[in-house]
Amino acid sequence: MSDVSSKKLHADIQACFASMRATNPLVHCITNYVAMNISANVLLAAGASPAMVHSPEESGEFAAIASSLTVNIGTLSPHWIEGMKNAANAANEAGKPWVLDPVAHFATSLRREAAADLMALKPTIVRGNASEIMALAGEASSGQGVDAGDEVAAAEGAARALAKQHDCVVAVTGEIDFVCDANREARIAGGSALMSQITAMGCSLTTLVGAFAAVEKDAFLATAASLALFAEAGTWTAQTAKGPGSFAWQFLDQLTALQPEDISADRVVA
Ligand SMILES: Nc1ncnc2c1ncn2[C@@H]1O[C@H](COP(=O)(O)OP(=O)(O)OP(=O)(O)O)[C@@H](O)[C@H]1O
Ligand SMILES: Cc1ncsc1CCO
Ligand SMILES: [Mg+2]
Repeated sequence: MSDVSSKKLHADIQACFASMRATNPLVHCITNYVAMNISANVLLAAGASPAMVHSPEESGEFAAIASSLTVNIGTLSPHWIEGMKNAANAANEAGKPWVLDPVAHFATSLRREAAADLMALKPTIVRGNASEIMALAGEASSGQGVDAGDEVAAAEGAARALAKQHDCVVAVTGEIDFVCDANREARIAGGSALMSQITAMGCSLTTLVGAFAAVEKDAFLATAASLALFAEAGTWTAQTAKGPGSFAWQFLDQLTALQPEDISADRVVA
């Protein structure tokens, strides 16, 4: 990315954060049992309104009301899959953006099929770790359950291929995050290795991507902005946290305290 475009992306990220905070979007989350609490707290701290609504009897109706939808397959059962599909179809019909987090989709046939069916419903954005994104593109990967076993750099080709094939934005997270659509790409730096030691940090980031996508039509920018906010909050939290326990609550405090102008230009790297 050239200096000019990095500068512009950085300015756009700050504006996007300001707009998300000012709007307080309602984010419909269908996420896993592990991630529900931290995701709701992350959304509140960042300036959005979370609602966890997964039942197929109401998920479609709710998706039509919410500003965006996020779907995470972390703890899966057939009843939940039905709720996810109803919500994704309703979001599509209502023209609302939706985000897919294909947690450990390579691990079992139930997950593989659910992820493939959800991809066919055309998510606006897909966010996963390197192993999940590589496997989604049909590449060999070394994921162990929900944890990544591959580097982000190894997943860049897979992300580009998925973005083109499914006409969506793809984000791969890890030490330096990568985001792309069919024509653009960016890398976002910052955060801390402690973030991979706290369960559901990635899942909660996925719900934050939904918050930004609710207010920003350019899904590439919305995704880059959410990655940058997480990276900024993680960078500051790492200066005071003593381990994963204190990191988790101090991270929420940092998310709340950060202002748009605090997102550093160092987050956007070439
Ligand atoms: N080594 C690292 N250095 C800096 N930031 C990191 C590192 N590892 C992960 N992160 C950050 O942690 C957040 C979660 O990303 P990660 O790739 O760990 O998600 P995940 O594997 O899907 O997590 P989970 O499934 O537990 O929710 C992202 O903001 C990412 O940038
Ligand atoms: C630990 C775990 N198991 C299923 S989902 C989840 C949260 C992190 O992806
Ligand atoms: Mg994950």
